[in-house]
Amino acid sequence: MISVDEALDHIRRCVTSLPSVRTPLAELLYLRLAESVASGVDSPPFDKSMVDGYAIDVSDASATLREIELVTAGHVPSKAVSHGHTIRVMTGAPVPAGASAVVKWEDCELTGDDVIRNPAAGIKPGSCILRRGSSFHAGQVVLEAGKRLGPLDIALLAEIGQAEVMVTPRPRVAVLPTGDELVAAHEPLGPGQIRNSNGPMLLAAVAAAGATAVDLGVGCDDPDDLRTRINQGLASDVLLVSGGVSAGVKDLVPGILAELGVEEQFHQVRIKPGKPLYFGVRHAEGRRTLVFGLPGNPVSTFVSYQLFVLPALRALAGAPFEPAATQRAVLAMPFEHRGKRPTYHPCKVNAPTEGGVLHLEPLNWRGSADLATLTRATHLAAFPAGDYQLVHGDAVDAIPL
Ligand SMILES: Nc1nc2c(c(=O)[nH]1)N[C@H]1C(S)=C(S)[C@@H](COP(=O)(O)OP(=O)(O)OC[C@H]3O[C@@H](n4cnc5c(N)ncnc54)[C@H](O)[C@@H]3O)O[C@H]1N2
Ligand code: MOO
Repeated sequence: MISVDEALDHIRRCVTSLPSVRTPLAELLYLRLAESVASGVDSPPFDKSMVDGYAIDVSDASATLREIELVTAGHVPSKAVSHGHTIRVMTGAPVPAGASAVVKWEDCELTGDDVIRNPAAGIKPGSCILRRGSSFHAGQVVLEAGKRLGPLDIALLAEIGQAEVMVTPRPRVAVLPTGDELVAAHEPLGPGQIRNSNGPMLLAAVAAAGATAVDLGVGCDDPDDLRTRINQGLASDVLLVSGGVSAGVKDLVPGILAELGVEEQFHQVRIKPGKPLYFGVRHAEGRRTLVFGLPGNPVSTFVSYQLFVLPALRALAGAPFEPAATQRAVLAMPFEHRGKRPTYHPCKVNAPTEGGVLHLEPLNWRGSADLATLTRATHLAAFPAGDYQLVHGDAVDAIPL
């Protein structure tokens, strides 16, 4: 059985970012840029007024100034500011030629129809003018390749007129929970049946990761049904099958994956929960599909997803391959660990956090099927394998959820 690190190394070797695709602004949220983007324009593209007021020449010593034009944003001045004259401008309007400053209208005094007292005294040249190119110049790189695009980046692309950019697309991730015992949330439970929680969990987790989820329905423990659905799933970048990967007579998944050309990379990892985890790759028609067989118990499915699937989804989407981030914490109470597998144990932050140190309380977790306890957890604490007793204040690494 391989270790968690060895399993991650196998996955890392099989993942490369998806080929980049030219994508319109409206579909860019949280995708990664596959190219650096240089602006084709200066920002702002013209000298513009920062206020509603009067454009003046500060060197003009006239006692009064006559307004000769009004320019609002989106329009251009047809005249220049000349001796004894001013042009009224609204915020965002281009500054007229001949003007060296703009003065807010509330700081000016009307002395007659369209005439103001010259407000130039004490006004510095350039006052209230946002100069062309003061943010950046044409030709300057404004967004670097690899950046994950948030709302502000999308705004910047719009500002520079970049309606489409090359990005790494969202991975398509097919989700297939399997098991004869599974019924949907809205259905009554018959004897021996259990509701399908892994399906909704994985579909939501995939969406939360910014990938596109493909719902393959629920597979029965029947070779023909599984073959059909798995085949469908192999058209995606990633196929997540839950259940049917351990040692039972109905654990048919690894055999069917092999039949369909999926090459097993590993099966079983030294970890609790999630030991029967399967990982394989299929290459066909120039496409590579990563296949994860997630152990059916809901907590095992979730922990395997967090530790092994998420880093792969991020790397497919253009990020560097990185294991789940951990935080250093201390135990808020004693904890006894037993067993030959490292355990990822649900814990919660025990407030208050003292001096920046995270205090974690291991929850009374009842094992791989105990989803309810996991919903109360803020972290998974990683306890190394072995039989030992930890005391209050002992250090532990934990993955935030
Ligand atoms: N002889 C052995 N038996 C088992 C081993 C082993 O090494 N040798 N490993 C155990 C471990 S650890 C786990 S975890 C489970 C995983 O088994 P499978 O991946 O084959 O999953 P199933 O047997 O199909 O289901 C396990 C459990 O989870 C429930 N389940 C399945 N799918 C869902 C779902 N979509 N939503 C909610 N619950 C689900 C299922 O009803 C079972 O109770 O194997 C151990 N056995
Ligand atoms: O590893 Mo299983 O996932 O213990 O329940």
